[in-house]
Amino acid sequence: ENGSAAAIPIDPRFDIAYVTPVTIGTPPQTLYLDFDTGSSDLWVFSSHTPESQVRGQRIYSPEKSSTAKLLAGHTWSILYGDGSGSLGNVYTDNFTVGGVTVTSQAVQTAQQVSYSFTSQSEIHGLVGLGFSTLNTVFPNGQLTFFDNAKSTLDSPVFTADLKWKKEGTYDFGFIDETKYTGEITYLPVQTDPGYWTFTSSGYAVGDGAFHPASIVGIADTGTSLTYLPAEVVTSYWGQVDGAVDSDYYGGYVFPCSSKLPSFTFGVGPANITIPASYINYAQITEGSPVCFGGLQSSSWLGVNIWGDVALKAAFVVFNGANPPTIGWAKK
Ligand SMILES: CSC[C@H](NC(=O)[C@H](Cc1ccccc1)OC(=O)N1CCC(N)CC1)C(=O)N[C@@H](CC1CCCCC1)[C@@H](O)Cn1ccccc1=O
Repeated sequence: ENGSAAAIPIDPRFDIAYVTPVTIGTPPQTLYLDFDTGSSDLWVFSSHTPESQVRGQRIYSPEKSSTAKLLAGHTWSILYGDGSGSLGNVYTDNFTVGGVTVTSQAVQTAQQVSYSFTSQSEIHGLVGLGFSTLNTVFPNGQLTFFDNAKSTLDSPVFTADLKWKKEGTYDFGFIDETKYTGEITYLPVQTDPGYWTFTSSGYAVGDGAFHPASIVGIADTGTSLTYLPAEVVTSYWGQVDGAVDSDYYGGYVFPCSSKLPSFTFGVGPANITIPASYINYAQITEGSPVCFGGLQSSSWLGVNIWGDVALKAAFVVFNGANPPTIGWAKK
């Protein structure tokens, strides 16, 4: 059956990440996890995480769940693009999101987490919604929550309706027509190596001319910003007074008082426009006159990433049919 769950920004000042309530085990233990279409491990802070590495996060205690089963001899270890990471062992247990239950979901319990996770008390773990081929559990890779839930959903889809500085939703199994306007444009997805990879048909800066281009990138709910080819972001920031690509700050920064253009990207014959306000990501530090851009260069990454700055401008359908496709609609 279908389900719907909140996507809650973890910081009211700027959208660094969104968390969603889930319950694990019997009796149910509630944690708030970061749903990440850019990875495929479901891992949680747990009773196996050293106390020195836990700072306010809720934890999952398998020993308190009558339905938890250790997946003997299995371990996992993951490293993310921002250098954060975690590792540990694996249980299976009941896992519920917005009313959708998987009875023996692989839940990866952390025995180590990097400092950036320890310091982020609002994120109690991740739910990977990439393709299961990316799962890091060894020796047998595990299925994602979505892959396990698919057969019980009316339709093998989930949708992301992320919002700017507001609570949005993830829906599972159905497409809510009230959440978007016009038509959904579906694009083919390249599932190798396992991200939701699609090709954008080009871009425009503000109300300037549309530049046709093939921009291969991934739709990634777990990434805060949007990272695009250097020539694209150079032409964008070239329109902003005082914008510079700063080694010191690690990306494009600009005077907070400067006016920003919107950014439009092509999805097939259609397009999505990211409002300027979404690209004024945040002040470098509280009260600073220097602001950090929400559009950054992907040249250091080796992959273009349509992160939350882009995704929250659209209603996005992750269609897990065979073959998978990704749908984009205005809202
Ligand atoms: C461009 S890959 C950088 C990206 N991590 C970010 O976007 C973090 C997110 C964050 C959230 C909460 C607190 C701190 C940081 O935020 C920044 O890095 N920020 C935001 C704040 C800005 N001032 C600086 C830049 C990233 O590794 N995502 C992965 C999932 C993340 C990991 C960290 C925890 C939250 C979920 C993942 O999907 C990225 N992936 C995508 C494809 C392949 C491998 C891979 O690993």
